[in-house]
Amino acid sequence: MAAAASLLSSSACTFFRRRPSAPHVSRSARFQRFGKLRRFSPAAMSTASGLKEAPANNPGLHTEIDPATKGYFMQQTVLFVTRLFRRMLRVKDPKVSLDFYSRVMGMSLLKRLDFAEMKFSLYFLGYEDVSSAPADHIERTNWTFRQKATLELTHNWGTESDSEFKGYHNGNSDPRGFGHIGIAVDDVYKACERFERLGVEFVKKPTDGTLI
Ligand SMILES: C[C@@H](O)C(=O)SC[C@H](NC(=O)CC[C@H](N)C(=O)O)C(=O)NCC(=O)O
Ligand SMILES: [Zn+2]
Repeated sequence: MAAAASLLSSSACTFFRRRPSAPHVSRSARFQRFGKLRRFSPAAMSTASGLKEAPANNPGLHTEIDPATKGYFMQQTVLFVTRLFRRMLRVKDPKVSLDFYSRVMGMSLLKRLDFAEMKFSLYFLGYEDVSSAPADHIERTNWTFRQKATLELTHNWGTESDSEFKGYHNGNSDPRGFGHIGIAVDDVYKACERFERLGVEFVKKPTDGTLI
């Protein structure tokens, strides 16, 4: 029986919630914005050397998926977009986050999009078998956007080395906007014992009584 284990907050995860001061951008405006981005940012589809999603191009990414994570799947995602379940988190350092989501959570990098003009990159992660993903960038992007549940990490270039930038609000302190993402596992106690062995910092363990 799969038990959803709420995602553990760790130094790798920088959960965010919309800043109260941030202007609300409607979903259609966001997609128009992304459409414009995609039109004049061939860099999003280009590749420096070989497959953009290759580990050599993504420090922190592990592609040897730990057999202990076999059977994990994205079960609770908060945002419902055009029949796809996608969750976008802004992250301070993609190297740290890719390491967490691949080595600890067993996810694969489905697609990376770079927007040099706007100085940000998007990393789409999930539990799909990427060995069957198309090699062509446009086809791989379309393949990625057809997957049922993906985690989209947004990296605004430079945050990883900005000593002034302390990271995005992670929802673990008031005012708590962001809550969690649920990853379904076969045995939540076994999964958490492994997370503990891997040094993951827990916000709440399954044995810590009621929900926060
Ligand atoms: C590809 C598609 O899934 C997107 O969501 S792109 C949406 C777009 N993202 C950005 O502009 C990333 C960089 C920006 N500085 C940021 O941190 O968001 C966007 O509309 N983002 C705003 C949002 O609230 O999602
Ligand atoms: Zn998105």
